[in-house]
Amino acid sequence: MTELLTAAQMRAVEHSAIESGAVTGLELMERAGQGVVDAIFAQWPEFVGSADVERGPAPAPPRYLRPEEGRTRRAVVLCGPGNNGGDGFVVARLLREAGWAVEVFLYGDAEALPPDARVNYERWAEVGAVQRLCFPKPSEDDEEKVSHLLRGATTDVTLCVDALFGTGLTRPLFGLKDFFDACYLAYAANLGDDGPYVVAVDLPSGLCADSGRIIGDDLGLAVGAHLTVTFAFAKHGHVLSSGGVSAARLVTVPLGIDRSLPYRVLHHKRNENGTLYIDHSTTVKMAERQWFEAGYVSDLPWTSKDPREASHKYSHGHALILSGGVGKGGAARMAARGALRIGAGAVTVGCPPSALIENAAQLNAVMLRRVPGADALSEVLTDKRINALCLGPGLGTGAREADLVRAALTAGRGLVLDADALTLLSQDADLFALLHNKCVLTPHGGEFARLFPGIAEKLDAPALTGPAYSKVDAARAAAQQAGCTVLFKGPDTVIADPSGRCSVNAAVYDRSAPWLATAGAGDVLAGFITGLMARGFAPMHAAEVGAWLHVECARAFGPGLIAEDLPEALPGVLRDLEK
Ligand SMILES: NC(=O)C1=CN([C@@H]2O[C@H](COP(=O)(O)OP(=O)(O)OC[C@H]3O[C@@H](n4cnc5c(N)ncnc54)[C@H](O)[C@@H]3O)[C@@H](O)[C@H]2O)[C@@H](O)CC1
Ligand SMILES: [K+]
Repeated sequence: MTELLTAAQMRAVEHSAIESGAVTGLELMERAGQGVVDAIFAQWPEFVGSADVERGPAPAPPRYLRPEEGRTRRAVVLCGPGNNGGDGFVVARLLREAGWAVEVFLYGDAEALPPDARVNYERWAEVGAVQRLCFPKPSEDDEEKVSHLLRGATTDVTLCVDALFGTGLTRPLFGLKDFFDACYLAYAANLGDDGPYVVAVDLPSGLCADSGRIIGDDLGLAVGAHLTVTFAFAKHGHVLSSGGVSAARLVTVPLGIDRSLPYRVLHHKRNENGTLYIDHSTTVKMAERQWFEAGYVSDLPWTSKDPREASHKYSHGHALILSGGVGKGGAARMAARGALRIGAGAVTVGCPPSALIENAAQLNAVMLRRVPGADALSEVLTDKRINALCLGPGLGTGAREADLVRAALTAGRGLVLDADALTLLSQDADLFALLHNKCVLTPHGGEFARLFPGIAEKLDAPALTGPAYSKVDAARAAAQQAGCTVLFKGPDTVIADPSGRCSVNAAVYDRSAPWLATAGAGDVLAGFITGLMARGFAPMHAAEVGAWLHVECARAFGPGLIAEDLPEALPGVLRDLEK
């Protein structure tokens, strides 16, 4: 699990590190610039050894500083008016020391640069020129000059470093549209050897660090970088919304800030009276492999070596998945298989009598019950061993199904509500009011908008200023409104509970699995979560682990995946985790 920060949290971490006397702002900026240069050379080893034709190598340089081949590579560094620009001046200086020919542009007023950025501007100015771009509105000439440098075939620039704006962007960028278009084209076309690589310092400029949305997204700006290098912690905006597709790769370089320090800063805040209080709601986590390595393995059901725990199938819970009528049972059957594979001791599909034969023909390890309506469901639920339910996949949206959802909600058990059940909830305020803290809602964007129209409207409104309203904000508000866990799907799946706890299961960068967008994948996810709840996982934890494993299964299978493959990929994923 990786901690994701907001821009304000990152500033607090930085201030606290500086105030503690452990490091100066200038040192942090130097480390940031050095981190960017290191990441560039790690990403493109072929850049290693560019010759410094004018100056010769520095004394005892690292490997990439040594001259090779006698070639000079060319870089363009675009520096903005704040500390992101300051990082850019450091990168420019270090690239020059590594033998690169570097052109530096300043979009801002040198006299108004913040102190550390100003120092690095001056350090650069001692060795190189700075070309000014009209600020705040670049001239047409400026736009043409900058974007020309990026047009692959017509330039010998190898690298474009975007140090215009980072976490401080709060207003739309009205100028430099041509530049952004050129950056995006270079990125999208992956021009490689024919054109410049774009490296974003901290964030691709234009992106809101908190929401991952492009500030002023109605301006038609698109941002893109081959590599983003961020500092100390990834930010929400790196994985949410456009942020997750704004760069091919994200590298986080440590700044040497003690990890214990940020945690104290993160969780302790002062209110207006200056009183210190603990703010748990500031923790946002991104699920990834380290999550399990960091201790969650002991929570997973499959790792138990205790023979008493494995003694009886019902000690591993019993999940009930309700299916729709004849010809509509596929979704529930896939959810049931997911629940069984993920470790529920027993799984039963409940269906209308007319669908019994169809289901019986297709189910083996999964059991089958007649559930004609709500009364029958209440009768089935007198069996207290049934501890988790799933309603929605292929269920239908008629009066019978609304009654089933009501009966399931009043039973007070672990309950995953997906697909048709979400439609029913959005149509009936009384039903919505029955939601309780053992429920998990799993809406995609359309379902979310029907369930939470006011919240969706805020999320869909153009992001005109930063920090913009984010999917994290939306999921948290929805969880509070519903009084239960909400898993808001997407490549940036956000999971929140009413306490404000929030996780992002980001299937982006090297964890992306676009083939997961396939019919029925959501049904399997609902089944995974239900199975985990049957095993005794709390709703939030079940949603987090289920979503994480869902993506891992898709990644393990690869392209060509169909929903049925997901439960079958699970044993391999679990085996790998145990290794
Ligand atoms: N927080 C940290 O620990 C560190 C931060 N560093 C760098 O500092 C950056 C943040 O620096 P700043 O806070 O100075 O912010 P930026 O450099 O991102 O932005 C500079 C300033 O531009 C102004 N601005 C915002 N939107 C604008 C617009 N549309 N047009 C014109 N001006 C606009 C704002 O007043 C903002 O403060 C980070 O992204 C990172 O690159 C690094 O130097 C190392 C350490
Ligand atoms: K940037």
